[in-house]
Amino acid sequence: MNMKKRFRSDRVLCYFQTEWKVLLAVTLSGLIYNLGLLAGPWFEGEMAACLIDILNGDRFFSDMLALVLAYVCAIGVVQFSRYIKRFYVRRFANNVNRRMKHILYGSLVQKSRRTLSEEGAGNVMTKAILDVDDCAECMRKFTTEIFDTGVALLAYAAMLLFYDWRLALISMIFPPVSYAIAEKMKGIVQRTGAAFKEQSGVLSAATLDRATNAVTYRVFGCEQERSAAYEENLSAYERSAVRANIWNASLPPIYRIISMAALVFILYFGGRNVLGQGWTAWDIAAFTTFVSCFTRLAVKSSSAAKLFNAVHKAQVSWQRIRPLMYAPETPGTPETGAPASLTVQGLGFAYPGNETLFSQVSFDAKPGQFIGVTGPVACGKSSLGRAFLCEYPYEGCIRLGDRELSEMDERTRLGEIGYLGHDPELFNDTIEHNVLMGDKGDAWKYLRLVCLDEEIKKMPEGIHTLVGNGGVRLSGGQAQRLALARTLCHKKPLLILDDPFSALDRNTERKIFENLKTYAADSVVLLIFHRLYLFPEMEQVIWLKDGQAVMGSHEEVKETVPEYATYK
Ligand SMILES: Nc1ncnc2c1ncn2[C@@H]1O[C@H](COP(=O)(O)OP(=O)(O)OP(=O)(O)O)[C@@H](O)[C@H]1O
Repeated sequence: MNMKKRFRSDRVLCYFQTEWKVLLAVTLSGLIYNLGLLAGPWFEGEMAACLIDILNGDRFFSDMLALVLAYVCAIGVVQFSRYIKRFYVRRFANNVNRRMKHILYGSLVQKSRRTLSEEGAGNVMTKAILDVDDCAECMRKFTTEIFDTGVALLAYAAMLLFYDWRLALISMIFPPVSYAIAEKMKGIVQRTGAAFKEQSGVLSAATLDRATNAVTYRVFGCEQERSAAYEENLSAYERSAVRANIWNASLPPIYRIISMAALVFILYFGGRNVLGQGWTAWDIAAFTTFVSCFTRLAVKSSSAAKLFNAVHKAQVSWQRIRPLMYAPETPGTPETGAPASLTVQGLGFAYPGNETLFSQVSFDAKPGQFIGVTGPVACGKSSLGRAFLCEYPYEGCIRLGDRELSEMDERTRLGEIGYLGHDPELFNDTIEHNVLMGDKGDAWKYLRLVCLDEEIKKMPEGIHTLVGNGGVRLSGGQAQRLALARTLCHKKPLLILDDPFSALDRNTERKIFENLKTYAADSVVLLIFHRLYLFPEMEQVIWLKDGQAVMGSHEEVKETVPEYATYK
């Protein structure tokens, strides 16, 4: 079954379909508003004629009052329906924005760590916030302009043709010129927009780095240097923002001036019409109506050109977020696999473009067996653990039961492997939620396994204590054990624990190890470790150094590798 329901870019219209109720409200209020707009020029023409009558008549005050009242009422109705229409258009845009972000976040959380880290936090943040905002804003403008511009433009054009078709044709040459120019300027608007988005991503990453490492920079006295580097990013961001905004903001007035240029002809030929020397005989009301109608048409058509700019800008954003705009089916919790033996044969690994880190690692392990992995710093211990996550291709084979890991689909693999890396990856929620991760169950059981229960009982909020982003409100050892409790709460047939006790004292470490042996009796556990005093209790040991792997029992490796024997 196809796990992903592809979000088709050629079906942006589906948003319009799903928001049909809001759009119905937009249509109704838009129609009233447009009727008001269309009646506007005629009304103004008639008012101009009335004004002349009033100035020549003898009931100046009462007639003037009636005229002003009629004008205020007409404006009131039009503006009220405009307000209602705008309200619903905004609501439509907000709903679309929320849905797009929901889809985008949904697909982001399913990306591998590797993809996310390659993309960079800043770029991900820009996509998730700015790019979605630009797309939703374009849809808002588009919806607004369909009513404000599309309908009105047609009606104004019809009115102009009705009053004097020759003059109407001359005047209407100008607005399309502004569209053509807008289309020509598309390239530069898109280029500067894309550069701005990229710079915005760089600045977000720099801001994140500054906030996360603020203390380190202060302690090492490199605040000034970092501030200067940040200032550089800020200046580059400002420059790209100015460039993008100049093209965005300076073009619409030019489009308007071009559209309005036809007024010169209207004043000349319209004046001749009023004097009875032109193509059609006009009174002053017809002249005012024509001028007013054309002015509105020109304003509206420059709005259409402005809309082109917004569309070009949104196209850039859409290209950036398009790969993320699919709606993954709610995956739920992956089904935990049954206990199974692990067979590793001739395993080798290299990061793309780098030399082989290790090769020819072979061992077998049954459920309940512990494999200790050790070796000098940077020999590839963590990389050996991560090879099981299949983020990068490996050589040889890793079989769990009779299935090759790299051939499993990702969801199945998630149900087979539990991984705890160096970073505890705690999120800003309660201790309980950090353990259960949305599952139901008794978090205390797992906190007891990792010897954290007593400390938590002493906290004023107990298990409901908020741990802060990344667990900043916990000590290093507490954060490490909380992350281990979470891994154990979601136990899998293969558990990879990368240095899970590095921040603990020996006593606690031993207690947890004993608990682990009992609790994980039906899992294969790969324990990456620096200190060796627990290794005699492991079923097998892997010693890594200089790309070579030595495997066997603790005693066997001790005999083969003198350096291993000297490890404490
Ligand atoms: N994502 C990566 N891309 C490229 N090289 C990497 C990557 N991660 C690690 N390395 C390199 O692989 C080598 C082994 O790193 P690894 O983290 O596996 O070592 P380790 O034995 O776990 O180290 P330590 O004992 O310090 O925890 C290092 O030289 C490191 O620079």
